[in-house]
Amino acid sequence: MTNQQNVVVLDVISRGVSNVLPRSSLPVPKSFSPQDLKMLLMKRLEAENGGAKISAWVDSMRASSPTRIKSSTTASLPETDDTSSWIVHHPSALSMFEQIVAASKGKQIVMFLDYDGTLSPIVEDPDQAFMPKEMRATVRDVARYFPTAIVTGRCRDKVYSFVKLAGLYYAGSHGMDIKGPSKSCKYKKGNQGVLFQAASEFLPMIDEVYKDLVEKTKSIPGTKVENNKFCVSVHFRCVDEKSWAALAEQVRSVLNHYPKLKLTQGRKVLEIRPTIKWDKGRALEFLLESLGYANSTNVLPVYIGDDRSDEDAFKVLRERGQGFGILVSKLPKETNASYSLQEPSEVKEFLKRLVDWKEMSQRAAKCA
Ligand SMILES: O=P(O)(O)OC[C@H]1O[C@H](O[C@H]2O[C@H](CO)[C@@H](O)[C@H](O)[C@H]2O)[C@H](O)[C@@H](O)[C@@H]1O
Repeated sequence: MTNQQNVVVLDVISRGVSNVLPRSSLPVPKSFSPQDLKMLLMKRLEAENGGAKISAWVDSMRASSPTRIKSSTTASLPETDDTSSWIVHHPSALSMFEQIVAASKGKQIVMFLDYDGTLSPIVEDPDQAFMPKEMRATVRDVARYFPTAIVTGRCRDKVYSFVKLAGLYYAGSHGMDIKGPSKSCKYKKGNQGVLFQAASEFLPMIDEVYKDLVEKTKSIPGTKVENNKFCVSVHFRCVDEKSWAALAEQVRSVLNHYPKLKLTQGRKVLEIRPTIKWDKGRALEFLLESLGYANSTNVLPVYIGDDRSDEDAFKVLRERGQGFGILVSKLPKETNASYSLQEPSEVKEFLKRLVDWKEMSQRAAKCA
């Protein structure tokens, strides 16, 4: 049976029946009864739907490394015009630094940081995505002045083993696993010991799916399956593009047995997650509430991230009309973020400037 619920969340619309499962591959009985005919039609429909889905998945996998902006309003413009028009709408957070700090006047900045592609550069092996020392020192300084959370698709323990800073909030598994600072920190306003797991009942299911996926994809060279506790990542960064359809087919064959799971996509990664209404945006709201800023106007949340899952948080900030999203990207992309930064080194520069500005304004306040 195909499963209609776990339809992939993609920005690509299915192009129709794919060639992945050709019609000729379906058995045709020599003489057939009305029942045979019905069964044959059912099977054909099933195969065609599955094929269309795989085709859409592969399209989306290709689109996960865009080389140009995808927007109906600008699609016909030459690349350079795309870029300059995009920059006008999403200026660099470095060039807009003065405006950003001016907006924080009288407000508490709360900092939300994605991990991969934001604090650490994208690398081929997810287990080697270490955070540079200088970035760690900068994040430590940021957390001295502003409540700071790492919000990631990774398993919480895994990201902690990379970041290694005790004074931060950590929201792992796309925000489904949240924990407060393990050492005392000065933000006493809210609930410091916060621990929230939005999808705990999915733990055994995710474990099972992880094992199935490892087994089903082991014959596709370069595939890496990562257990992120409340979600699973299937990496295809090192898989030959010719095998992407085969990989998508294997993932689909597993997912078909789990109507309560859905598929989303990140940078060269397929992500399997519970269908619950929880994402990085909800995690941001939960953390603001835990910090005591639920309905406060005295807060300026700043969220920095590079991936599709970060858009959920950018969207929440837009809807609240509060704070800023900053997209880390070298290329123009459709985004709900207000500002942009090109790469992790610029993120570090932005965070450093924020710390310097805070130190200076505190010194100035003491002298006054
Ligand atoms: O929310 P994030 O912290 O950005 O996590 C999203 C995924 O990040 C990781 O994968 C990405 O980074 C890898 C290391 O640079 C790279 O090899 C991969 O291609 C990227 O997709 C992480 O491994 C995934 O589990 C996260 O879902």
